[in-house]
Amino acid sequence: MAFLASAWDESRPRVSIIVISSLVGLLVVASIFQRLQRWQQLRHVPGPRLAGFTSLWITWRHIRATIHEECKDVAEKYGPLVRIGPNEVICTDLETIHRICSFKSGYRKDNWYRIGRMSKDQDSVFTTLDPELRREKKKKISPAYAGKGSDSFEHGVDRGIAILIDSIETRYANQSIPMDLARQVHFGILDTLGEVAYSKPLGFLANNKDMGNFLKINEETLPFVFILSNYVSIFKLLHKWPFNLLLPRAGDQVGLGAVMGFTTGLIDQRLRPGVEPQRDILQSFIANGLTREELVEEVTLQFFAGTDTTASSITMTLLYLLATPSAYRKLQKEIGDGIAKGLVSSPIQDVEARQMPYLQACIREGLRLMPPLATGAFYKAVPEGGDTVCGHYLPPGTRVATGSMVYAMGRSKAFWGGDADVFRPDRWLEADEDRRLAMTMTVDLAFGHGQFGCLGKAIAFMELSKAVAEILRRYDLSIVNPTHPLKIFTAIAWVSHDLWVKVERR
Ligand code: HEM
Repeated sequence: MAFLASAWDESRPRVSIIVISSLVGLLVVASIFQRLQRWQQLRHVPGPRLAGFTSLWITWRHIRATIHEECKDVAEKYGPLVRIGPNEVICTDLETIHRICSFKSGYRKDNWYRIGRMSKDQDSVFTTLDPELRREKKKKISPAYAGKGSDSFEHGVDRGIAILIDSIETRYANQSIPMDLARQVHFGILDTLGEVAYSKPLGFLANNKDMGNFLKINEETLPFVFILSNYVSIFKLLHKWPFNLLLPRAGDQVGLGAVMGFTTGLIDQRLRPGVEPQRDILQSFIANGLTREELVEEVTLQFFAGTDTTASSITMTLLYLLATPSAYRKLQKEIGDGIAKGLVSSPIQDVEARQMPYLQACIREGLRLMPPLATGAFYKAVPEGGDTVCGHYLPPGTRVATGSMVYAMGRSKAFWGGDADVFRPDRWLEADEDRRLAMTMTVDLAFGHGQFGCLGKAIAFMELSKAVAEILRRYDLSIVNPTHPLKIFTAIAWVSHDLWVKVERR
């Protein structure tokens, strides 16, 4: 018996090795089988071969921050529907995207949107996936974005842009020190959001600094979020201990947490009994029954959705104008003529700005070339029963990107012509009405569309028109460092800084 027992002991390690190796082997075979099955489901959709087998094709392009360029290249090479991942496609056909995003399409937000979730149990409108819950939420928050219950966005935007102009005027105009245009505009847009949403600037321009390192931390975090957005399950982990300690929370001294602390303070102040109601977005949310937790999520969302985006579109439009002196002068002339004829007030009114064809052309041309969220996927999931897209059947659950293709569509030579990469606002004036409508609809995909469309689009256009017009009517800007005009990268949104300019009064 003793002999048998020792023989058993000796063979035990070998048995364990055999069991473990068999299990690993089984897992490898199962994974290969699963990959083959996934590859098989979309094998009829054209695209780079490697992309069909592994999401590393996309991840690598996120690491290099070139996904927008690559999507443009594959769209040119393979046509309007391209497979860019095992379960991911992009579509560059305008009509099809409109259909997918329409209210009755049956498409829904994919799990990808979970990357924007800040708290464990509370969703904002952006991270709510269930269509019924989204409808309920939108009923409560859309009136605020439509300006109902507010005095007018315009007063808030005017106050915010006035602070921006005041900062430029007192700190940089005709001074020897240059101004970081990208940072000034970003500070200005953060303060403008404060004015529009809570009737209070956030103090970025008053202090002329990145309060609580909000922008710095945001810029350092975005590339990680961008890369990890391909692995949404990791974001679920983030809400579990100890990873949740990494998430921003109201009360932090720095970063988004510091801003959340500020806005949570404002929310609590407003919710106190007997406090005089204001006429702004926050008050409208409260009036429509949002709970405190919902308010915190929606308000935090505005910082992601409404500041990097608008600031980058203003900065990029101004940069393109600086690089195109004929367009710069033409826009200044349109503004000057408007002032002389009494058609442009001070500050310029939204209704006046909308009547200025060259200003509007410059803004859309800037959005066309540098859509602010050029590298965000914004996947929508194909509904039950599947769908036929551009002649190819897509099984239910296939992820159709409705964001990563806007850069490709904005620069398509087939649609825009040989000078698609050139900032040429005149193309908008030369186009007939039908053509201009098609151009507008293409560029406006930068805001999403239909049931998924941006709720802040009207505010964004107002901020864009006013900021560009108010700066150009007063100042001549010139780039300080023409060989390296700015530092810029993309990680869902464009992030830019160190755009140094000299500011001279006109
Ligand atoms: C140029 C500026 C802007 C651009 C390009 C932009 C673009 C977008 C895009 C692409 C989406 C997602 C669409 C989708 O899911 O398919 C979105 C959603 C959203 N945006 Fe904007 N945005 C801008 C400015 C703003 C501003 C100023 C605000 C508010 C102050 C705002 C508030 C929102 C909200 C609340 C959502 C979520 C809508 C929903 O999930 O139903 N955005 N935006």
